[in-house]
Amino acid sequence: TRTSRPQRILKAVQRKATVGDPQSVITAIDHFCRHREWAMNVGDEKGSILDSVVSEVSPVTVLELGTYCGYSTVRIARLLPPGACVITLEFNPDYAAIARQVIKWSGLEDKVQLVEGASGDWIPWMKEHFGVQAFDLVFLDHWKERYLPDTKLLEECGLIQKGTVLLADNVICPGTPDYLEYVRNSPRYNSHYYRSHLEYTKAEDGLEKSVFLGY
Ligand SMILES: O=C(NC/C=C/[C@H]1O[C@@H](n2cnc3cncnc32)[C@H](O)[C@@H]1O)c1cc([N+](=O)[O-])cc(O)c1O
Ligand SMILES: [Mg+2]
Repeated sequence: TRTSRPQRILKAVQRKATVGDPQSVITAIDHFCRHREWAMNVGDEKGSILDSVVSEVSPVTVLELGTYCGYSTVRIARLLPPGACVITLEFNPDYAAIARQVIKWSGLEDKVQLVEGASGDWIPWMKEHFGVQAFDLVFLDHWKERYLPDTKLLEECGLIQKGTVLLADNVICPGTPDYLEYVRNSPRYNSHYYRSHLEYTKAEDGLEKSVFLGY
């Protein structure tokens, strides 16, 4: 049978990127997705905004929801100082297997903890299993109807504390209306919309950054 798109993305990385060079991995995926096959990576334009938020927050512990091929995992991990790490959740075993290889090719495996499983199942175990007190940054890029329930679950589990930054992809396209309404109307979040474009296209999309103000 034909290879899968994630397998073709990994092949593009192995052909075009240099082992141990995260930027070359990012460039290889963006080139493949812009000129060969579109894929739902956050991409270079929104990726630059992601980079600026990671640099601004300089997080010690990051949670990423929805690894897919590991493109944004590599973007985030490459900016983390020694001792900081990103825990990324992915429930599709095929995608997780590809992402592990992409992360390994970039040489960032020491800064990444890829957990195979569903966010709803794993979030309640984060403190116990990973010794996480609270996340400094959460990047939401998984199923769009999971953004709100998982945010509420993170709050209930005490994994979002004063100063935690939530950064959500696709708040316009495909759109996350219930999540957006929640963070924009809640007195406990300070929200800002970074207008951009859907990866590799001219359609509007953007990232929503929401800072938790505490209870
Ligand atoms: O649908 C989109 N993203 C969904 C991403 C889903 C990814 O997160 C995982 N996942 C899902 N719930 C999970 C729960 N727990 C763990 N992994 C999970 C899925 O196995 C997949 O790897 C999307 C779509 C477009 N688009 O233009 O159509 C553009 C984008 O940027 C997108 O992010
Ligand atoms: Mg996305």
